[in-house]
Amino acid sequence: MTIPPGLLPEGFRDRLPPEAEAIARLVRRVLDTAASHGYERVSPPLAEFEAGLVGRLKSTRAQDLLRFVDPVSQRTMAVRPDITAQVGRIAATRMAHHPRPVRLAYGGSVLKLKATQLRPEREMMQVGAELIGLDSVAAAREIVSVAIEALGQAGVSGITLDFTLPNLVETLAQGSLATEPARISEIRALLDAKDAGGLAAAKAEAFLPLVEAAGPFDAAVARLRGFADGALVSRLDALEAIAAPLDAAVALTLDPTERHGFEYQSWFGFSLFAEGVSGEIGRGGSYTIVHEDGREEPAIGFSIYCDPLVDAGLAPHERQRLFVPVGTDPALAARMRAEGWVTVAALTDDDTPAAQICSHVLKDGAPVPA
Ligand SMILES: N[C@@H](Cc1c[nH]c[nH+]1)C(=O)O
Repeated sequence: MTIPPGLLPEGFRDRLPPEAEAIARLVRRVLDTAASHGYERVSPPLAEFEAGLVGRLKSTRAQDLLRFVDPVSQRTMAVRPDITAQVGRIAATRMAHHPRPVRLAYGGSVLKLKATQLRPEREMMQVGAELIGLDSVAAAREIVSVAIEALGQAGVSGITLDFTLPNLVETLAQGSLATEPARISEIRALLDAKDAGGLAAAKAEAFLPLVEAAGPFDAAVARLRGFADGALVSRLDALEAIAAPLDAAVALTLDPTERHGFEYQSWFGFSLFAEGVSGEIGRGGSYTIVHEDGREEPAIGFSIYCDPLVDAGLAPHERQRLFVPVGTDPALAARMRAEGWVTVAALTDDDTPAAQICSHVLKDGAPVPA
C-alpha cells in the first residue's frame, strides 16, 4: 500500500503557524514561572531503554509504551509517554547526591501508545515541574500554587482544580474498611463507575460515602468528615491546608476515588481544567521514586498538557506584524522590533502586507494599519 504524500500516522499532526508558536510560548511561560520558584530545567531524551522507563515509578507498564528494538544497541527502547519518570531517573542516578529537595522542570513531546476518545492525538507537548525528596503538605502547596501561577502567566483563566486521593481506597481497605485483598480491585472498578447499586450488591456499602461525596470541595470535605476514619481525616486536613492559600478565582472540587490517569500517584493527586477546554489540561500529585538499591523516595509534581489549550484558542499570539517595504532603512525596522513589533521585510517589490499576514505597514517612518 502506498501512503499518500503528507499523510501522518493516526494521532500525529503538524503544528502550523500560529499554533506552533503558541505551544512554544506556553511552554516558555510555564518554565519561566517554574524557574522563578527555583525549578531548574532538565532535558531528558525522547526515547530510552525500556527498563529505564518502567522500573522507576510504581505501575508504569511496558505494554503501555511504544517500543522498538534499537538497531545499534540491539536492546528494546521505548518512546517516553510521560517525562516525570525520566526526571525520577535523573534524580535517582545522576542527581542522587544532590541535596534534597531537588526542584526540576521539563518540557517536551511525549507519546502515548493509544489515543483516547477525548484525546485523539498520541503525541503531546508536556511541560511541568517535580519536587523530589518530599511529598509533605508544604511541598504539595508549592506544587499546586506553581502550577496555577504558571497557567495564569500563560493566559489561562477559569481554572478548576479537582483534588483526588489516589491510594485512599487501598489505605481504607487495609485499615478501617478491612477488605480481603482479592476484592479490592472489584470495589475499585465499582467506585470508578460510581456504581452505588453495584457497591450495595457487592456488600461494599461502607465505601458508598466516597461516591456520594464527590463534588464542590467544601461540601465534599464536610460530607467525608462525617465518615470519620483516621486515615481519611488526616488526608482531609492536608487537602484543606493545600486549598486554603489558593486564589478564590480557582474553583475547587474533590473526587476522593478518581484514579484515572493517577496510576503512580500516592496519597495526593489533582487534575486541572480550564473553562472552554474539554478534558484535563494538567495533572499532578505525590509519588514514589525507586532507587537502584530499592530505596524509595517521595516526590511530588505537576504536568501541563499544552495541546488542548492551544486547540481551544488559548495563548494566542499578541504581537502585531508590521510589513516593511523594500528599500526601508534597516535601522528603522530594528527600532520597530525593539518597540515590540514583528517586522516582515518585503524582499520583492510585488510583495504585499496581505500575503505576509501583516496587520500594519511601515509608511513614512511609522506603522499604519494595513
Ligand atoms: N506526569 C503526570 C502528572 C504528574 C507530574 N508529577 C506527578 N504527577 C501526568 O502527566 O499524568
